[in-house]
Amino acid sequence: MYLELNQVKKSFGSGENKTEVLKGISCGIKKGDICVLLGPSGSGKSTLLNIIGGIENIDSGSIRIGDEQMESMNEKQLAQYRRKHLGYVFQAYNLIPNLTVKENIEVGAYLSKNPLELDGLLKTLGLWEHKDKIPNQLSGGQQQRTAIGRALIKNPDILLCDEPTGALDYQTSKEILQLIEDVNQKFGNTVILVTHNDAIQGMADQVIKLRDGQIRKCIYNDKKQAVAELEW
Ligand SMILES: Nc1ncnc2c1ncn2[C@@H]1O[C@H](COP(=O)(O)OP(=O)(O)OP(=O)(O)O)[C@@H](O)[C@H]1O
Repeated sequence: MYLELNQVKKSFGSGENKTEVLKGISCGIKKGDICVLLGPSGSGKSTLLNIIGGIENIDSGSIRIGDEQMESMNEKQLAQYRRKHLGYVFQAYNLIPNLTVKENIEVGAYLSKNPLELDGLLKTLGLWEHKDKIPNQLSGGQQQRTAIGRALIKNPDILLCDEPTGALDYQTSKEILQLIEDVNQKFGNTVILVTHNDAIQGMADQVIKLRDGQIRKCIYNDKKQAVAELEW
């Protein structure tokens, strides 16, 4: 396994207000796989993603990525880990409003040792003809493509996507999922995708279902569907 979590626990608050959000999560994710994380609201999906993303600390347990142990990293090492391994795509695209599409994506290449070539990426993303527009001149789908481009340009080992289609209509959601499938095949990034949408699990190599901070099911898909076949 490329990414391995062992008995990961996390709570928020203290004393009477303490809530245990992750109650001992153990799972592994293979390099290059698409892993879909499903579960009801409040089950801990985003918290788990933020932990893998090095944004939240854990209370106990361990996380290994490649041959590095995350829980023993200090702030500086964590920052390096994020820079080296991770691309993050949020539901709210978080683009910089006064920068063009091209510039927003370039921001993601900052400090990367082996960034992807920008023009080629703009074409893969279907953004070539929009590259000089600023975010408020774009549709939601184009903004999300830009956000994915910003996460991808540094060619991260792991692409973390938190509800990347949550704010998009059916057709645009499918285009974005198609793009995620294409880049996974083209660049071999490991993808971890959080969603409420059950249908999206069809495109996954691995599906992890959370409930109340625990893994309810972990399934490997032997009949993985192409995004084009997904319907909801
Ligand atoms: N920083 C925080 N401080 C306190 N509680 C938090 C914090 N972050 C998350 N929580 C709580 O942890 C629980 C799990 O939240 P999380 O966002 O991980 O769930 P989720 O499965 O991603 O939900 P959703 O699908 O609604 O986004 C929730 O009850 C939430 O209120």
